[in-house]
Amino acid sequence: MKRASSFETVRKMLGLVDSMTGIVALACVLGILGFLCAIFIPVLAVYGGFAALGGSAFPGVRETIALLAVLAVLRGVLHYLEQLCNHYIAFKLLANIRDRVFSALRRLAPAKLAGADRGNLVSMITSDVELLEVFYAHTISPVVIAVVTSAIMVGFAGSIHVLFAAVALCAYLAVGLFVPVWIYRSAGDVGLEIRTRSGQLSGSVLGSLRGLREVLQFSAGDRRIADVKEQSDRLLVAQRALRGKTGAAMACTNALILMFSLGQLAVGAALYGTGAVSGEGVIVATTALFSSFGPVVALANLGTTLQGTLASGQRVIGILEEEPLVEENETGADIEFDGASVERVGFSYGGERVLRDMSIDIPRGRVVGISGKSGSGKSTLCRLLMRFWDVDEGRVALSGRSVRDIRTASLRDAEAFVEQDTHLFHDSIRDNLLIARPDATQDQIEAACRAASVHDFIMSLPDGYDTMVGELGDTLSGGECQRLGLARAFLHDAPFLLLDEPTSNLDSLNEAAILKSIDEQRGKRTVVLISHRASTMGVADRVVSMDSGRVS
Ligand SMILES: Nc1ncnc2c1ncn2[C@@H]1O[C@H](COP(=O)(O)OP(=O)(O)OP(=O)(O)O)[C@@H](O)[C@H]1O
Repeated sequence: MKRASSFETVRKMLGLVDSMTGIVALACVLGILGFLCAIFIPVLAVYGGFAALGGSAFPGVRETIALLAVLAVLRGVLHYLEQLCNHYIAFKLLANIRDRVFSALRRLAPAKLAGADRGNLVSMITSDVELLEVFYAHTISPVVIAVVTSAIMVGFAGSIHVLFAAVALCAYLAVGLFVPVWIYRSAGDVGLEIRTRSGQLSGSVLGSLRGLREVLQFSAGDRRIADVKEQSDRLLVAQRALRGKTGAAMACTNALILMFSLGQLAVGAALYGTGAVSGEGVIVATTALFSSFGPVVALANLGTTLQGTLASGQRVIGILEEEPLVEENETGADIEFDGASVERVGFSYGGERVLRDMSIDIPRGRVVGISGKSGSGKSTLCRLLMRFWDVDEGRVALSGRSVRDIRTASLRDAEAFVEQDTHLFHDSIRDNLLIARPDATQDQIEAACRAASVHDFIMSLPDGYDTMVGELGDTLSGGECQRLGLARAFLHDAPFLLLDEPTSNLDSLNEAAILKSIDEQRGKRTVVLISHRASTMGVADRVVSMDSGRVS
């Protein structure tokens, strides 16, 4: 996927917050007022102390105590409201970004996602998107709050003496700008590395889970564990490096705060010596500086978190901006299915040619068998008929119209494709079937399952149609999964059925039942039937043999 520069990434991430400018501004105003309350509590206490000693006319002791109480309550309320705004922004945006990511994945599927590292995708959808919360809730408004609050405090220090303003300005720049930039630079690509490594680790664990049977069969457990351990160690090294930087940033920040506060006191003492400021001015200026680092300290840690946040932002934006290989057609024609044709089609995945000059006529109501050696492009042909990919040359047509010109939803309604592997969701059998037709009645579900010769099996399960299918579908046998896939296709009730090796995992009894169902479709539905089995091909009206990408 594409990678944008950090600056570009921030610009694009800010672009996503456009619709929420009002509430972001409100969060900033609340944050600034909250911090000012917090800062002026000790400052006011100093004034009150001087008033009690009789050194200051304003404010009086009583007024000071009342004001302190008001500021304390206000501080709490403002902070709460600011957090409320920030979390509203963050969660609204996260929901919005998740929605965009899922839409993007839908647009990219399946052509751009074939072969994609699924663990990495999972990690992107979950932790990357979550990490963006840091950007929206803890980056945008803190930056604005730090800049404005610091500017106000520089002005306040300046109202006592310009040198106090100069020290305050240097202090804020050092803590809020130089420390984060230094850490950001010295952390290098650790943030990106952590994101990438954690994605790889998820991929590896997910791969091991998916291939659990193979791992056990070939006693590859130790190797897989060693592999996961190695990846996890590498991730740990990167995380440690980042923690080291975070620790350094904190130590540096605390040292700078103390140094500048003492500096302010020293400058005050010198000014007091020359009579330029009063004793009260010195204490107030020093207290104001010491208590006003809150907003810039919030930025000090950005140097370390920003790396990870930007890395996540880059990955998420990369997906959002990825161009699909096949553009969905939303405005094209709706079709009544009336046969399909493959006309002088040439196709390659990337560089490797799979089909050349291929033509097949699939008349309505017929069962067309497709045979050919492994890798000759039979499944590819079905994917082109589904328009999962677009052809390079020639044309694939349904009802005389190129599939490119047909509205994609209408095309998918007309077709039901049963691939070699049926994916079952971690859900009940009923819900797994309803995906093909959400409004189907129990009778329709059962009819589809009878046609796919799986009804009796389902009824033999403890909870019948409500039985839960295990994660990854591995509580069912290959043949059961395959028959459930077929039942889905029958339930979808599309006029054009594409069946890729529908009987490869079945015993001859179940094969015969399925073939009988396919035979019953003749005249009602059009079927493309891919199979290596001569017994299965017996049901076809016509068999097309494909070899090296050509019909023979
Ligand atoms: N997504 C993909 N990206 C790149 N190459 C692919 C992809 N899918 C399939 N291929 C390649 O295209 C060729 C044809 O694959 P296809 O699955 O269409 O063959 P097939 O005739 O259905 O094989 P089989 O009978 O083994 O299922 C193979 O060489 C395969 O490696």
